[in-house]
Amino acid sequence: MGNVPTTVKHCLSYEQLIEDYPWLRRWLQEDKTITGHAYPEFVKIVEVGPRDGLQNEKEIVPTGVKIQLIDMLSGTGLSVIEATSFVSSKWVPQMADHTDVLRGIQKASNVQYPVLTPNLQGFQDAVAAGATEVAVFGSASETFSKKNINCSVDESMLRFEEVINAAKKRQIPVRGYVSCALGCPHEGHIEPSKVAEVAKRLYEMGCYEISLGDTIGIGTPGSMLKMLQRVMKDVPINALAVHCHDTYGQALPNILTALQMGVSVVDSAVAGLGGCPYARGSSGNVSTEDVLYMLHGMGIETGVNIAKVIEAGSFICSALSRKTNSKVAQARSTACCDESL
Ligand SMILES: CC(C)(COP(=O)([O-])OP(=O)([O-])OC[C@H]1O[C@@H](n2cnc3c(N)ncnc32)[C@H](O)[C@@H]1OP(=O)([O-])[O-])[C@@H](O)C(=O)NCCC(=O)NCCSC(=O)C[C@@](C)(O)CC(=O)[O-]
Repeated sequence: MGNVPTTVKHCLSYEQLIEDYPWLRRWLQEDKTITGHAYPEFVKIVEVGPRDGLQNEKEIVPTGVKIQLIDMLSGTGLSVIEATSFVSSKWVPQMADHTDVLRGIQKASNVQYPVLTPNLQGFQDAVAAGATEVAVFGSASETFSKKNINCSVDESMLRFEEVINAAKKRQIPVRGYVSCALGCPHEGHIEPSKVAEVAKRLYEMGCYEISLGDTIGIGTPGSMLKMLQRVMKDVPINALAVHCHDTYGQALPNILTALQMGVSVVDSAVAGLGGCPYARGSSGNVSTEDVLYMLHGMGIETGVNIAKVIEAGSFICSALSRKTNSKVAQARSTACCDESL
């Protein structure tokens, strides 16, 4: 087949085609396609604004503002709002009021409010404050792991195992993060096999969902595709989420690529707030408003009211004296807004 183009070679082998492009299985079998790709009918949004969005703010945001933001978000239809993190206040002073935030919010019965817990101490404090879901956060990069949580990847797994075992006893669900899934601020390129290894370890330990973080927003649809292809060999696609930062303006195309691969859980932050304190140069998360606009425009349901999210974004931006990073919210505030929002 020396002169046969690669695409034709693939067509000669259906099995090879499916092996190389796993999302095609659904496309070929279900015929629910947009421009040739199968997309999920429903996408769960994990709102990380109150935690990832605010953790990097230099000025301490008043606890009452954080509570009001979460309460506003609770009325938007979001089913998951990451509320805060039980980390050391010496490391991340902005999250020092975790207990007051978690106790102060009006918890809606149809919303989960997970919190970050890097170790058993964080888990115990979180439970004492009323947490009913937690998240552990590991990394595919050794250097980032040391800078972020002061331990190696292997050591972090031991800590997470303690958290997960304690959580299992209380029937508390645990989500897992893998940072630097598309690149590290210190090590640069990260092999997809390393991402897969860490994701698999977290999944096998008992995390019900693994969020793959493009911590510094450096990925492209090309690297997202390769990384997901590798991770999907070890972790079922319905247990994967993507967590994109928008540093290079690639977050939406990266999310679209993940949706084409079958991912149906997307992390995002209201108003595109955010950045990791231990990832210099990382910019905000992809904005929830922009993700919703794209998904709803594709006919994908989320159960979230975009206008109410824009209201919450406007509230937090005025509290922070800041312009929103959401393109949709910016457009909405001009004369040429889309009245259908
Ligand atoms: C993990 C630690 C605590 C280790 O910090 P450490 O200093 O190595 O901890 P240690 O066990 O050696 O203890 C030292 C002191 O910290 C205290 N301590 C120990 N644990 C806790 C705790 N849970 N809460 C409060 N205090 C704690 C402990 O009690 C002790 O206090 P002392 O005796 O000195 O007074 C620290 O490195 C830390 O807090 N790091 C914070 C990292 C962080 O929050 N990073 C941002 C979130 S990750 C992220 O944004 C990425 C993500 C998830 O969004 C996905 C993506 O974008 O890729």
